Amino acid sequence: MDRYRVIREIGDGTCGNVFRAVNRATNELVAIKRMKRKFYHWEECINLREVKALQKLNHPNIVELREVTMENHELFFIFEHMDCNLYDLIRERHVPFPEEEIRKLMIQILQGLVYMHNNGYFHRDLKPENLLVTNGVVKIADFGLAREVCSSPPYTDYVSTRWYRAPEVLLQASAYTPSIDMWAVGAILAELFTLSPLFPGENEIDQLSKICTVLGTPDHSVWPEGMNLPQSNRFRFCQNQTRNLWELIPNASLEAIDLIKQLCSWDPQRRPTAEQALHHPFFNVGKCAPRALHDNSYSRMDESRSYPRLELGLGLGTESDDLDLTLSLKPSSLKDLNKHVPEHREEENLLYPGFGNPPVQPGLWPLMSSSHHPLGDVQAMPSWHQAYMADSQAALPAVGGFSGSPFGLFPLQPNLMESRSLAPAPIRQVNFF
Ligand SMILES: Nc1ncnc2c1ncn2[C@@H]1O[C@H](COP(=O)(O)OP(=O)(O)OP(=O)(O)O)[C@@H](O)[C@H]1O
Repeated sequence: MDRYRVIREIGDGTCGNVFRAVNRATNELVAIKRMKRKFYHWEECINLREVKALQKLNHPNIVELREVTMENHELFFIFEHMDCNLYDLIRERHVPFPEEEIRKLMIQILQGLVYMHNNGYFHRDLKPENLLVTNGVVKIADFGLAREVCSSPPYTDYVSTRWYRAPEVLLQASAYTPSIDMWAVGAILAELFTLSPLFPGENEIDQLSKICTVLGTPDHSVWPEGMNLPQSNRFRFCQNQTRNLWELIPNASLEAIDLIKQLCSWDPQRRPTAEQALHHPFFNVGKCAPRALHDNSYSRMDESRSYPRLELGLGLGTESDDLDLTLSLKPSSLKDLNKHVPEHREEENLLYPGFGNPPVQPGLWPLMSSSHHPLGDVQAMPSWHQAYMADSQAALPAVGGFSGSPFGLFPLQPNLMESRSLAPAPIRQVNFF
């Protein structure tokens, strides 16, 4: 480790302390994570989940592991250095992020997840602290809990920080899927709008109660499998009506609200995959493309719920030339607002360079009603496998073959991967023992 000069400690996590350091030879900034536990055999190190996952995953939205070194029974990971994490950005912020900025952050998080899930891993501990940011570029970090999709259940060990933990994990499902990452993405998306957590549970029971308070009490129609999970018999779901998310997140567009609702579905099978989420109309707001939320699926949603309405007020003052024009946003029907949403604003490229390959086909987005039933004839995702099959076949050109697993697709963005070396991070064994 003499090759690095430590500047200061920048993180103290469960598994390790993270230091900002400089490579003495190249002057390059790096982040060194020193694992808290001791290691006595090199095999233990290279079998760590974090090492195994990061050696395989190479993507612009996943933090790069440069080196693994062991000295005096201490294990060090050398990472590319990032300026801060999303938690710091949220905490320092006094006014909400503009939605455009949120969109740019979310696109990158989802691109990292598409790549990770398609390559057979799910993260299991997504939270703002694990999303590192430098100059607007987001990278997913901390793969200490990452699991291979094809590894066998039961998954009984500790999973994810409570506030971002999916209900099936809280209710102790023995098997779960990458959709637990999608739940966390929904909670993070909401938090980017409000700057405070959507489900800030104080313990596991309170966590489920907080979720009920927002999403309403689940039942068989909303989440059939959930009613049979081990803890669901013992846990008495508090009886809550579904809250109107727009009231909780008033600064979010209808598209953002719809995406949060779908990501935070009780039923994991009804959550969009990362790939499907990238095709959500939220990512087309401000673009010229026709948007699914403008089609007549919208008019089938419950119009009695209150949504913002643009209202043009014409007031006459006491003086004859005292004409008062006001434009205000008021709760109204969704249909009304729809009429006012500009459809032809200047297009801005929201996607990470190189992302544009799969054509975005917003019309294929399966819209769900507030009760999370599929609308019209569009089938909500029946399973991860079918969802991937359906989505891949419908929305994407043939970029590769299926291996029989939903994650057997070739990566979505081959051009992104080509831009970086595919060689795994060097693993260095220092012979101090
Ligand atoms: N590459 C990096 N560049 C800059 N800061 C980093 C980097 N990696 C980690 N950090 C900082 O260190 C913190 C802890 O890192 P990390 O999450 O990897 O440790 P951990 O022990 O696994 O934490 P956790 O308690 O979340 O499991 C991060 O939240 C981040 O602020």
